[in-house]
Amino acid sequence: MNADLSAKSRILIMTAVEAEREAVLRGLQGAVSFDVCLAGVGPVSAAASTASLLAKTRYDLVISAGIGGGFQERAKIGSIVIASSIIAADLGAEAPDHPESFSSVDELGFGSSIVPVQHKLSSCLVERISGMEALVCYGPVITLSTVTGTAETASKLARRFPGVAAEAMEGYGVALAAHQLDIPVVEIRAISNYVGPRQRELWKIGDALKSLELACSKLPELFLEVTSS
Ligand SMILES: O=C(O)c1cccc(C(=O)CC[C@H]2O[C@@H](n3cnc4c(=O)[nH]cnc43)[C@H](O)[C@@H]2O)c1
Repeated sequence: MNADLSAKSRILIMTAVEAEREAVLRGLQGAVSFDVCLAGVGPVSAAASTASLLAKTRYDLVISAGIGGGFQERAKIGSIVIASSIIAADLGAEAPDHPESFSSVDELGFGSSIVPVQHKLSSCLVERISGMEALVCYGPVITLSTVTGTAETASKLARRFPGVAAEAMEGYGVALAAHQLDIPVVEIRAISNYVGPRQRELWKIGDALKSLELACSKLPELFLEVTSS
């Protein structure tokens, strides 16, 4: 596998909040090639924080990691989603005449709402995690500034993004900052809740943080394998 990483490579992992950062650090167990930093909540904060870090330090891979909402048919609570693409789901315009009532920035001609991921690393990570205690799914992950809170919005999103596995609030921001500097990107989401009617009291944050730790425990050996092959 050649992911253009070497033993000297540095990896930046961005999480929204401190509890996620701590879970990632527990998983990494002191591995030296990784920096884990706070992005803040939402794509704007995430893009600004990531761009500012990338302006100061050279990184070879950027990972957006944290908890997220799972689409019921694709990702169960406590499972892990590795993004196959990172999509800004609410970047565009409401469009009453459009079949989905929404035109993306792509359709409007203002850029791309999709950031590609480093597929080889992402799929190797899926392989590493599968067979462990947690379930893992490889699928599109959408980024929104507003957490979905109704069944209607969840259905609309599932229709607009076939196969969508998870939603969160930072992936696209982190990914765009990295992509603009040609740095490859991976997104890891551990599922704390289902996308749909808002029931914050049912979020299983503790379970999701354990899964996030588990997923991140695979990163040092994956990184070693990549750099020694
Ligand atoms: O309250 C806590 O202890 C706690 C610990 C860790 C993380 C949190 C968060 O609330 C993190 C917010 C973060 O989570 C993502 N997220 C989670 N579920 C969803 C969702 O259904 N839709 C969108 N985003 C979701 C998101 O990336 C937030 O930044 C609390």
